[in-house]
Amino acid sequence: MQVNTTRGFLWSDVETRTLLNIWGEQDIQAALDGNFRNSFVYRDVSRRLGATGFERTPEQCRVRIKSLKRQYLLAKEGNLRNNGQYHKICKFYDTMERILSNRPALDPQEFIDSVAGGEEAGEGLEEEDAEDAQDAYSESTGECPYPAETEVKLEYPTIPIPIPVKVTVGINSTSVRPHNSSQLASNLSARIPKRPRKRRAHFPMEKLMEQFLEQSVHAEDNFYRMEEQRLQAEDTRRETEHTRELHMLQMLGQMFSSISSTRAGSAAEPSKTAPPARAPVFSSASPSCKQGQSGHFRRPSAQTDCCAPKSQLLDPDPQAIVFERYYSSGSKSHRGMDEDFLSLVKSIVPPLTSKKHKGQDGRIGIIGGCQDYTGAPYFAAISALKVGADLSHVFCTKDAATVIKSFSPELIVHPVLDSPNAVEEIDKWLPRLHALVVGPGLGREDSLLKTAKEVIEKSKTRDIPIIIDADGLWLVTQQPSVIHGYHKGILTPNFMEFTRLYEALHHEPMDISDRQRSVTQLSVAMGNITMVLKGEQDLITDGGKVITCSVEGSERRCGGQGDVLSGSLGVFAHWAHAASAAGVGRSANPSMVAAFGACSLTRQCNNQAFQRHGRSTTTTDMIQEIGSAFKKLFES
Ligand SMILES: NC(=O)C1=CN([C@@H]2O[C@H](COP(=O)(O)OP(=O)(O)OC[C@H]3O[C@@H](n4cnc5c(N)ncnc54)[C@H](OP(=O)(O)O)[C@@H]3O)[C@@H](O)[C@H]2O)[C@@H](O)CC1
Ligand SMILES: Nc1ncnc2c1ncn2[C@@H]1O[C@H](COP(=O)(O)OP(=O)(O)OP(=O)(O)O)[C@@H](O)[C@H]1O
Repeated sequence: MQVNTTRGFLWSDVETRTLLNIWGEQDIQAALDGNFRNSFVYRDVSRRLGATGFERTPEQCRVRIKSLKRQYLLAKEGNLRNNGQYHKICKFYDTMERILSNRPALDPQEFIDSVAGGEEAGEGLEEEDAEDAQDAYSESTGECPYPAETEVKLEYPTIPIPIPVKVTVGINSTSVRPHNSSQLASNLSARIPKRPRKRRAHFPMEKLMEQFLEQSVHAEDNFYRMEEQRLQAEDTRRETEHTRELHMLQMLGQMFSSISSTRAGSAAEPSKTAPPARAPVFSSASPSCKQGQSGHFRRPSAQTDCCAPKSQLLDPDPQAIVFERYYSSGSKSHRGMDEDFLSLVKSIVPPLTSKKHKGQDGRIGIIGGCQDYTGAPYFAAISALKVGADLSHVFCTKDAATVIKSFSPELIVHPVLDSPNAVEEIDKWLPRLHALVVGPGLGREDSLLKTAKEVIEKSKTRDIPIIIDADGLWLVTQQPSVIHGYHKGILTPNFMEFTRLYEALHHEPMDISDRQRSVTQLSVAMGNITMVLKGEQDLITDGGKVITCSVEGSERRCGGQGDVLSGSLGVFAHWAHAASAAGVGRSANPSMVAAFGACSLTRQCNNQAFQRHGRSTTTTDMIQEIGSAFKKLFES
């Protein structure tokens, strides 16, 4: 597993709970209890955590556990159990209590004394168990507890390893010979006479303690917040570097293709259907420009494009040329157009290389999944993974979560959608997500739609591509302003959803005889958002020209095909916007390119699955075709 060490320091509750569950497992506790060298144990903890989708280094896991133990002990020592304050200090008190109650070596009183530096601190045992003994040991010796090259070990030594213990008596500290941890406590308690604890006035002391505990938790929070900021800055730096590298690679690619097409051009007459990358298509106003339409595939700013400076027009990128050819070729067959657009999609697909780390090719979030619908979010999320995203998160209701998890261990499932602080829980993940798909299996319950709406608002402020499908479109029909004019928004209605939305915005029945016109009108009414009207042919527009995807599909109309489309589109949207930010095909609207990619892929999957299974084809069969369909369309 490749570890992303730049991962944020802030642990979400779900992540912490998962960590605690792993840490509390019997074999882990047994391995920690009595072993001084616990680095390999935390390697295993980190590995198990990674398997649930949370990526943390062994050191991060160890530090987190240490901090939780401190909070737990502070809460316990503060005697806050009775007045109910303990949760303020240690949110996971009950879980910690359950786990730690089986670890006799831990003495809260002495731990708290050493933390608080109270008058008894000098006489207490400083290391409460082998784990903390190791911390003290590494601090004193400066030894790194995690030799980076060591393989992850799955078996723990069964014989406890001796622990060198630092004992503090008065102001002098002496090292005693190694003991194993179980002998340690009894030996020490026999050797070190303990002073009777002083009696304290109960009330003010408790109050003081409470204040002190709150302050220390607060200080710790601040520390983690600062760490979070530092790591986020590091993340941003890496991503910028990655984008720059991608840009360089793509520029090189364009240079090579331009060289080869120049060679081909010198050998033969330039073909009209395949002009060289630098053909002077824009050296004078193109026919489409004369008609007031942009040759570029940008959101409709026809006038600005037509009036663009000549230098810009003389230097079009190959994507613009493809769109230009399409717009000016009235007689071109759909097959020919599809091929042109497929080449655009190919240019945004990131190369597979061993230089990337997990997450760089896409972390996609799906908002959906409720008691009635568990298949839809699964189809969308698994499709995103199969297309090439590295991580796929599903944010669903509690009762849907177990079901969705049981469909696939590949998905990261958050049972938060119906929790009272759903927006807050999802918001924690937004900085990590590259695209959001809202709606598959969301249902139409008011509270869930409200949550979806707030998550959309938050995602817009983060400039994340948002795909809205299924019940998400129901929300848009009620409140179009939620996505109106968002340049990275894409709506994917089927005919029914489209009709509803059209009538909500235009207050009149739609003219079904001219779908191209209707889809353009609706896109314009929605602030030129990219719109995909699915059907026998998929119509894609951002309010300017309509492009048609007519890659051969199938005659099967089983439920869930739209979910494959929306999940795939999440990934394509991320790739297209990342490529555009890196300077690839700036003149094309990335959302349109992405939409064309996702529609083609879904239809191709459908076609391949239908060839194999005929009438019995289901969405699961389509998903199995994603790999080979992708290869056929975009990698051949
Ligand atoms: N396995 C799962 O978990 C799946 C869960 N899903 C989830 O279900 C939720 C509700 O989505 P939805 O699409 O069923 O609801 P809605 O928009 O009310 O449509 C209902 C009616 O509209 C009609 N109709 C539909 N298409 C049409 C067309 N092209 N042209 C003409 N008419 C058309 C048709 O009417 P009928 O013919 O039955 O009269 C249809 O019955 C949503 O969350 C979604 O994600 C799905 O993803 C499937 C897999
Ligand atoms: N008549 C058709 N012929 C060929 N392909 C079609 C046809 N209708 C839809 N499709 C394709 O199926 C995919 C899903 O479209 P569909 O209309 O089934 O979505 P949906 O109703 O939203 O799906 P879901 O069942 O997931 O809600 C699209 O990629 C579309 O191209």
